[in-house]
Amino acid sequence: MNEERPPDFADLLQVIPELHCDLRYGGPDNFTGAPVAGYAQPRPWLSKAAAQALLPVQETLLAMDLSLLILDAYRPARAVRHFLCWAGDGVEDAQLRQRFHPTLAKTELFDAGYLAARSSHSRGSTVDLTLCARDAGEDALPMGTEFDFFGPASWPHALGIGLQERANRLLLQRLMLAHGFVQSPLEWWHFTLRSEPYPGRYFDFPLETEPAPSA
Ligand SMILES: C[C@@H](N)C(=O)N[C@H](C)C(=O)O
Ligand SMILES: [Zn+2]
Repeated sequence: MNEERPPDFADLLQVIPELHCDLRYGGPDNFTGAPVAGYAQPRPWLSKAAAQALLPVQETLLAMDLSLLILDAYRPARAVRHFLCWAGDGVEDAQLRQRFHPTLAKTELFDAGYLAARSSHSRGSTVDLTLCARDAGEDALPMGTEFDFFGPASWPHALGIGLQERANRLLLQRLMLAHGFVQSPLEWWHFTLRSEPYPGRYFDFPLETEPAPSA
């Protein structure tokens, strides 16, 4: 039987105005090349505390005609197990490797820290996100690498990316840090709420939409 979603989780699309979302693990456009377990009905769930902390970030961005673009939020533990199986399946797809982790074999991604065997995403207060124009659909602002590029160019303060890309990273970082998040030292897109409500819990409820209220 599936674990219940705690009542103090919120669907970001319901609480954050004009939010853009492109939950990559729900389809094939991600580093595994396939939809990920637990993402059959992808929705951006987070603890209400993390959702509330994102609100002023979005309000500041909207005033600049920008928006947050959510790439991943709460991640069920079964998705993390899926990543572990993928990394250990003995098959290396050359195109996916070239695109997402050219300098590391997929078997090395956990030890290198780009993937976690117990992910903070499963605690419900970690989010992968970037910036886009307010009315831009899902076209992200340039950040110097794409989401889930596993290499030094994705470290938040990497040198060797363009000025505009650095400015975009800094804007995202400054807003998120100012509103209570800490950033991964390896991934410019990955932020965790400092005062997360479930620091020791790793949830495994699958993503799904809220059932329609009965008439
Ligand atoms: C896979 C990537 N988006 C990510 O979130 N990596 C961290 C380390 C994680 O798996 O928790
Ligand atoms: Zn992440």
